[in-house]
Amino acid sequence: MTWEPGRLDDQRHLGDGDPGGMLPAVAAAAAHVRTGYRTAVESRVDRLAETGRPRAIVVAGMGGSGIAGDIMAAVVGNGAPLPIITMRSYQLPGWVGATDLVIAVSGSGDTEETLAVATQAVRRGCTLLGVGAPGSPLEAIATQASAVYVPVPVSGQSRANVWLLTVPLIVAAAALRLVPADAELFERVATALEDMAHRCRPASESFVNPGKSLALDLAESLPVIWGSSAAASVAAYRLACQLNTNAKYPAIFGELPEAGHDQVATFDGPMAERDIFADAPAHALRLVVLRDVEEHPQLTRQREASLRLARERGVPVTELTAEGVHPLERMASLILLGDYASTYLALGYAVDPSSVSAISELKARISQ
Ligand SMILES: O=P(O)(O)OC[C@H]1O[C@@H](O)[C@@H](O)[C@@H](O)[C@@H]1O
Repeated sequence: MTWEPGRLDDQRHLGDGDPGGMLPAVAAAAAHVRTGYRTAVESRVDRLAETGRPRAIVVAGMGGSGIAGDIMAAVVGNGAPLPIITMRSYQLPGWVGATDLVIAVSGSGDTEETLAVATQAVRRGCTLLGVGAPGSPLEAIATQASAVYVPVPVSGQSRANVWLLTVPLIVAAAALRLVPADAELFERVATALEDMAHRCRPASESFVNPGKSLALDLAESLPVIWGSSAAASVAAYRLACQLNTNAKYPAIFGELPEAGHDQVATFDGPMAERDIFADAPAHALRLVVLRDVEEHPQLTRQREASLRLARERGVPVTELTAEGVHPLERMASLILLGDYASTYLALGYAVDPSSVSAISELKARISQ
């Protein structure tokens, strides 16, 4: 698997090297926002408001589905009048009970961790909201419990359907008056995604294409990816996961201010010294900072100081700024840029961005 940047501008390779159609799936982000909104409204997600606000919201989901909970929490923001947590495992915490809302998200509707949590939620008398494939085991659990279910038309990998899986959660948050989000906002987000998709389209060449440029930055490095606000950190985490799953590439996720108390120390370590790996410069760190227009003033100082620190030590840096007014718009533009970059990185290494054979093998081994 060698890195060949020329592959990014070879239209034939971008088609043949992507047999699962990850690039077209990524380009469908705007359509997914619109369909996710319509499906949530048609499924009467607003019924959640009938019993009043829950004490807490627990979102259960794995991989490309679980990120929906992180996006929801970041959109509602720090002023949230209730805790919103994302759970990525088999068991609901002991404190979750009948006054809480559990949202189970699964693109396939058939992920064992998520199904286990949905079943526990029903047993404990929690309000349940399900989001996932139509006709799935998750839908059966929700229907049996007379819970609201949003049957989103997911096709392919959940990570390529992130907006179909996320928008119903934002509609739920709006119904519970946790954040203002109406049809006009979702249309604005869709338009912003269309604009980013146009700039990152395969036919646009590397020197003007932000998705390809980011892939060029990331190639042959070990990316350390930080966010400088809650919203930017969700996009940073998503980018790290997309690099893992699309490009089969390692990445280290961090969040300011915490990363300034531990990961920053790696700027002085062996991975930051390019020449100790003279034969394999691929091991060198690259700091990628995703920033938001809304940052705590101390985080702005930390971000700027960390970038200076990295540059002074010869650690290459990439800084990306979120665009948009609403936090959902800002996260969406950064996430889509990262989705493109991770797919282009895969294609530059001639790696199939859709296949995840190690994940499938692991699932098969634990099901035996
Ligand atoms: O998203 P669902 O279908 O619940 O699956 C959960 C996750 O499983 C993983 O093994 C991967 O396949 C992820 O892309 C996926 O998101």
